[in-house]
Amino acid sequence: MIGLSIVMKQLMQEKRDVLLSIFFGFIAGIAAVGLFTASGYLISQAALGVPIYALTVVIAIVKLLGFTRALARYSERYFSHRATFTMMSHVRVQFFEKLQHLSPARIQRFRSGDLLSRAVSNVDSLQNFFLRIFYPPIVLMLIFLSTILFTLYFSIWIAILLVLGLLLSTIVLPVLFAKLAQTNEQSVHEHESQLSSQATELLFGFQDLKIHQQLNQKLDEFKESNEDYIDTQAKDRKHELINQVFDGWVGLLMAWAVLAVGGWLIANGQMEGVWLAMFMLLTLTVFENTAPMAAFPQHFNENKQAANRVFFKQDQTTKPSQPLGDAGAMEVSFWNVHFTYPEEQLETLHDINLSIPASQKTAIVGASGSGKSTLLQLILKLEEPNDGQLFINSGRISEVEPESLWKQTNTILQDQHFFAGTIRDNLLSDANDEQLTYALKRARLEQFSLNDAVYEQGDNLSGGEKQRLAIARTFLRDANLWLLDEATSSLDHITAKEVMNEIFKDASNDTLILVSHNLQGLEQMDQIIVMDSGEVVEEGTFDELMEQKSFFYQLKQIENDTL
Ligand SMILES: Nc1ncnc2c1ncn2[C@@H]1O[C@H](COP(=O)(O)OP(=O)(O)OP(=O)(O)O)[C@@H](O)[C@H]1O
Repeated sequence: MIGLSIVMKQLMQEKRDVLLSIFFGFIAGIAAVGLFTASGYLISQAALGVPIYALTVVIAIVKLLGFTRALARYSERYFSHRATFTMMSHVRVQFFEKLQHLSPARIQRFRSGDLLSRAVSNVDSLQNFFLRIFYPPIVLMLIFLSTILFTLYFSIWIAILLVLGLLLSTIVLPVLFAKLAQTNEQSVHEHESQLSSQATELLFGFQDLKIHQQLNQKLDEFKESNEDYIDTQAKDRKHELINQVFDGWVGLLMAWAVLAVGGWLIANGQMEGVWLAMFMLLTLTVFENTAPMAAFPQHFNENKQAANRVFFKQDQTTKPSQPLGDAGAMEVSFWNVHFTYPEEQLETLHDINLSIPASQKTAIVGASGSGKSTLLQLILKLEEPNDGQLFINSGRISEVEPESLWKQTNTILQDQHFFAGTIRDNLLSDANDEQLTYALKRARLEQFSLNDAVYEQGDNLSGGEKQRLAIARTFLRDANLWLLDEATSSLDHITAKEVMNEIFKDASNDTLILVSHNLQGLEQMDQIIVMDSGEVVEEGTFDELMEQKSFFYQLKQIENDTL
């Protein structure tokens, strides 16, 4: 219910429209009841041969009520939809604000299709919250209350019948059908999220699936999920329709009951015959208003689930943090750091103790999967250690505001994202064209112009071009800490060397951490850290490590042998 209470809060920002919708909804409903009640009376009087001039007032009332009903219905729709769309815009903004405050690592744990389904379909289904859940029951109760009070003046028995009918159609039937439909409703959103995730994976992985001849199998799985989704939706709709049919029957049943009780009252002289047609039409009309209650349980459950998916629980507590300030060249250290990825059993980093001095150039090397990139994730606060502490310039990283840290960091991770647009858009900088072109030149991308197109995910760029575009981004930033994870792994030796020289020129006074498989050119580094199976196994300068003839030396020998 937490999700729905947030939606409710958003709705309450539109109190005026909410109250006007209820007011006009009530006027439209009660005008309809009045219109048919007066018509019933008119028909009976006309049948009894009362001259037309004696009925002028009633005829005028019927006309007035018809006009009032139309006007009030229009106003009700206008205000209720205005309240809904304004509420929806608040909900959308809040959803994206929630995402904005998540760490990038936490966002990546969502499947992209699932996130899409939350952002579009779940948010959209919340438009029913006001239109079908919140105000129809209030309007219904007001209309019934007024009608029952009016009926009481004529007959307590007919009033009792109306109360019984009201209980039957608004409580007994919806509760009964809600119980029957419960198991199905649970899975509509789950199926939708699964389908959306499969669709995005099919699109992103289309080429690989084709090459590996797995496309048909994936398409079959997709079709199966699609059929399951349609099936659950159909079941859901069927429950709603059956409920509506039963609800309609209650109205008819009540009209018959009123006819029978009215006949009995007239026979016993407790009511005048002229009122009978009036109560018949009154009953039929007032029960028309219960129709939205048929779908109430479905909409309520659907909205509860949608709201919980939109306003999902944030399992990370945001700790108070301070901006980093202009920290200059940064010293980074790890004290007894242990780390395990969420939902993993095995520890990824064990008892890491490291010092990366300010302004120095440090290389982190080691076998694939030894935990090198994970060290960078911790420095960037994309993940948090389970035990131990990381420090920047002797302040705890855990107390540093992540945005201020990222602002002072020049980062190239293994996976960079490229957006559909132009090279200019993908440089992610406000610098002028001259500066942008110079950055491209330094990254050895002079063959591109700023207006050249980039496809979604950089699909029209080679691996090396993507890396150089990411490097060009760093030349446009003014940051003191460089974190480079295999930044030139797709470049040929000569280009890699040229680009690294440009990076070293920019980073001459900065702290630079380079993660690499490649053991070439490490002589120029101030420090080399060797990782193995989540542990630091060696550290020192190139010459020191070569002299020790231990782990690094052996790696170097293997590399020399394979070159
Ligand atoms: N998001 C993640 N969730 C769970 N486990 C992960 C995640 N990222 C990495 N791992 C695991 O953590 C371990 C260390 O990974 P990491 O990427 O830090 O290694 P690496 O030394 O940088 O490897 P490589 O040189 O291949 O990039 C690996 O066993 C990997 O499977």
